[in-house]
Amino acid sequence: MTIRVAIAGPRGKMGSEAVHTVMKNDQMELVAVLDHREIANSLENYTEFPNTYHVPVFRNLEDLFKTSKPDVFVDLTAPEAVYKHTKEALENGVRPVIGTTGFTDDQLDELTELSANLQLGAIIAPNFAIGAVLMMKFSQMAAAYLPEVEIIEMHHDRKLDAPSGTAIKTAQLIQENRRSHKQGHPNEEETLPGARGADFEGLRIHSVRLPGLVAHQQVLFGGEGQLLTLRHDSFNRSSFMSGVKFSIEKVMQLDELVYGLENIL
Ligand SMILES: NC(=O)C1=CN([C@@H]2O[C@H](COP(=O)(O)OP(=O)(O)OC[C@H]3O[C@@H](n4cnc5c(N)ncnc54)[C@H](O)[C@@H]3O)[C@@H](O)[C@H]2O)C=CC1
Ligand SMILES: O=C(O)C1=N[C@H](C(=O)O)C[C@H](O)C1
Repeated sequence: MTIRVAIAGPRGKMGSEAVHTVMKNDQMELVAVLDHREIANSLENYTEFPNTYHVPVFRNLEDLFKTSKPDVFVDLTAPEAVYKHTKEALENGVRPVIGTTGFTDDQLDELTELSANLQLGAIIAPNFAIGAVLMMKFSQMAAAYLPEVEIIEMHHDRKLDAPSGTAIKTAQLIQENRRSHKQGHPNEEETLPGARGADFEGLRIHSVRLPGLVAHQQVLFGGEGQLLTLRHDSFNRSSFMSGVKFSIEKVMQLDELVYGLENIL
């Protein structure tokens, strides 16, 4: 069976990679894309894509769903748009595969409930790269033995959300194996606000933003006389594409929302 796919954010750094990934896959058909500015009526009219990409471009998601009837909706847009898009997909019977980060806990809970009520599969993956998923799982394992942890995530300077979705997911997984406690000196004071990073139940997350970076994270575990460092680097966006392909296939078999690829790999 061919999977009918729609992609939101087709001209972005991730979205354009995802367009090529789906177009190259003969088990998938790219039936539509959602864009929100400088709209053309077909992908072939955008300079980024070859003139063989006859894929309709929509500005309105409801219209896209009604006209193109996708099975799966892939979102690679922006934090401000993603919750609404995901909800709309579920309400239209379309399975979301979401790479966009920046959900609140309440939004995740609400979408999980909606997906369960509709018995419709959904995947929200803070990181599609297998190496990053392994880094998160290894971090969770290590936290049981080395509970003093700090996360340093490093991204390109066009990133809108901080900390990254990956850093938040890593912290959540670590907290399943570590009791919440304040780290550092009990009397420590920040003489410059923010110097100790964001506080996630006592675990500190530091966000670096610099041109030249793509997506990188270090998880540092300190112990008596020792330091364990787990590090993952994405050097380009193709590192995420096997996870995008896997998720499009996998979501067709699910009847609930899965948050994080570690739950289904
Ligand atoms: N889960 C994962 O493995 C990964 C997730 N990401 C996330 O994916 C998202 C996109 O990242 P990039 O491609 O680097 O960003 P980008 O800024 O290069 O691309 C975003 C695209 O979405 C479009 N867009 C924004 N709002 C929209 C809306 N309301 N409707 C339709 N299109 C809209 C923009 O015009 C742009 O073309 C970010 O949230 C980022 O954190 C990025 C890399 C990997
Ligand atoms: O914005 C990005 O680039 C990335 N976003 C995701 C995140 O917030 O974790 C995944 C990856 O780190 C790249």
